[in-house]
Amino acid sequence: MANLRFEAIEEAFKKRPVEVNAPTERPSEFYGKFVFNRAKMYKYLPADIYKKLVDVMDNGSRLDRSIADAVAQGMKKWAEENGVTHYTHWFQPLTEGTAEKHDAFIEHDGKGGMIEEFSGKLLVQQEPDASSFPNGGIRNTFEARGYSAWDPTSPVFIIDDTLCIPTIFISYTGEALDYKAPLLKALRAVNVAATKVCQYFYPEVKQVTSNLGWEQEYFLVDEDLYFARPDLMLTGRTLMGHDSAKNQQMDDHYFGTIPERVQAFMKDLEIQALELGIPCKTRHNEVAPGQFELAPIFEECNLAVDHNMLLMSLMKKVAHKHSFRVLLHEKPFGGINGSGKHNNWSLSTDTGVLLHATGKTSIDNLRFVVFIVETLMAVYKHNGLLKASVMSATNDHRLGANEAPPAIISSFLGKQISDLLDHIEKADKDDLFALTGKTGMQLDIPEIPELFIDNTDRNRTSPFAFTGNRFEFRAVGSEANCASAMIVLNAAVAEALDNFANRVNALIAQGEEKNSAIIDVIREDIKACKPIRFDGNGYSDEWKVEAAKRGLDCEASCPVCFDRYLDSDSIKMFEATHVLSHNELEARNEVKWETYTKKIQIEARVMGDLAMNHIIPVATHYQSQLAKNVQNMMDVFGDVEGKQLSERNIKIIREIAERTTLIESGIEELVNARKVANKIENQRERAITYHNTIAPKMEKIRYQIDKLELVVSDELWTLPKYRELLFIR
Ligand SMILES: NC(=O)CC[C@H](N)C(=O)O
Repeated sequence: MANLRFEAIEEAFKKRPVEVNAPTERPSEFYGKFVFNRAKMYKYLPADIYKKLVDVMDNGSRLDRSIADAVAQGMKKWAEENGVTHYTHWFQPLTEGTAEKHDAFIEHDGKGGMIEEFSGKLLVQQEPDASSFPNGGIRNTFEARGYSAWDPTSPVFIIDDTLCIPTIFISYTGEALDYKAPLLKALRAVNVAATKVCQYFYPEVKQVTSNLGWEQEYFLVDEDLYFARPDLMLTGRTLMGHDSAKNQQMDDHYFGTIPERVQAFMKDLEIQALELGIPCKTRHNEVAPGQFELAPIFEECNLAVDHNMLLMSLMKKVAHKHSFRVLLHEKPFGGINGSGKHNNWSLSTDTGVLLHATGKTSIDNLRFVVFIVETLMAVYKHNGLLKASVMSATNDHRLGANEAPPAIISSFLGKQISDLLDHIEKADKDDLFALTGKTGMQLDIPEIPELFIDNTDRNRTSPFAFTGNRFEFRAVGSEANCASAMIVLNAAVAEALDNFANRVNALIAQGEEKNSAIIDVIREDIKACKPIRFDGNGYSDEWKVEAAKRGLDCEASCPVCFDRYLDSDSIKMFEATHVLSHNELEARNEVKWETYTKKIQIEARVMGDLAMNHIIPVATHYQSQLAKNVQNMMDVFGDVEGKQLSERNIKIIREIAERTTLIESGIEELVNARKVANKIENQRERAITYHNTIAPKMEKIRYQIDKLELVVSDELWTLPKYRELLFIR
């Protein structure tokens, strides 16, 4: 019998790095080649149109429909010069991926021929017949239309022969059916609130931008081996597989020499990403064998999210060219590191101040403290919601082990900042101020160094770590759309800042001096948000007990975590910031629960197939070989001695019988549990049932299969093993 596993291994061994022809220009020259960026807008648009469009992009002013036609003409001209024949609205439905439907530029010319046309109307808005996108019941089938509308703040780009136009995606009745629409609203909310707070310190500030620098971790697996693993193909992770004897124990992969085939892939990917305007900066081997990372320079949050979505699809395409498959699943392999997408988040002003960085003056430092503390307030108040924003059936496997943060949100500040906050909290208020001549009140806080020593050694078990001038939200999963976390974080910080400003203003209205009012409120908040601060080991059992005592959200069940979206505090926050309505939140939760169920459902089905079609047949085949051998031994040596000499084989025969019986009965239970769960109408209840009754059964089956892998002859085993998946490249 041909064994696909060995054929795949043989093919994989033959592979050599694919040659990548780098452009002759410098990266700075081909950067953004396929992006309709400002330089191209300037070149292809009439001057007045360019000015109006830049105003929309920079100042969020309303898009004047009358300029759309001229913009479309300019875009089309540029696109055609690059061989483009089609265009598409490119959006981010609630599927974790992107969606596109290509249309050719052609139209009838009225004389029996064709002309190439692209009107402003088509650029600005379309009505995709998108009834098959997750909508949580917002859109009934008889009202299947959705609208996609151009987001001028994210530039259009070319992929192949297609002009891609980033858009939001909303229902006929105006509810968001995507990630971008609420993200833009959250960014607006934080801009307004943070600008207001900034003006206490710097009256000239007009705008605050939210920035995001994501770090994308991923695995690469040889494509032939991948195709021999139906579980990887269908679920993105290995549902079974015994540990490789050597995996990451030696710490020899992290930052090690990049394997040649991988290096070629990275080079190719980076060139294409740079051409699409994604500012790739860092690449390296990650901790697990077969695991790597790519990180760009931070960008404005909305653009960074689009770039991450674009990069993830580009990775898949480029990997295929190099005969790899990229695994974006958060935990493709048990027992070794999973993949995160650490979100480095910061706020900065139009005057160039990073709001979570210290400065030179005492005013800078007061501003620094305010933004740190109000961020902590947001994270504290909405810690359960923030967790819900990164939770998924897939990330569930990653959180809480192997350098991924636990499923309890807390914030690591490091000793210096912690000491600073403690000092401000405890000091006599009068001590905090020293009247110094004309400069008025001066804040006497200990000098804040520009470089934070203890933050260079990052706490990897902290979900939300301060890293010197920004926060790193480490719990975000590798396959997630960053927008999910960024919507919650920005909206929550907007709420906290608003709240802060209202209290400060109330004190000022009572006649208190501004800085004194700020200090009063900040001292109150330092006390209030204390429970979220934790610099210790997030994996320890003591922390779980302590976190519960502090009232932090310790819920570990993914579908139950989604409930936090519908807490009254969350609804209030989303409505006050105009980010999502109650109706939208309910619909989105329906989608989350349904997605959760489907993922586990697919996994359970794949596991059933593999167990029945691969594992049990192979194990029993081996068992028969052994039985035959025992029989032969008895023929040669007689029953008694023959049996004695076959002791080991008999033991294995018995073990195989026991384990296969358990696997079979386990699968039967799994099928029955699914039948029960599938009858439940309520999406939430069904997801919880899948979590409680189906997922644990799969773990038990896996245990038996992995044990069988150890005893069954390697020659017969059909599924590529961990050592092959992780080390052949
Ligand atoms: N080196 C690292 O930062 C490891 C991070 C880890 N892969 C995670 O899941 O988040």
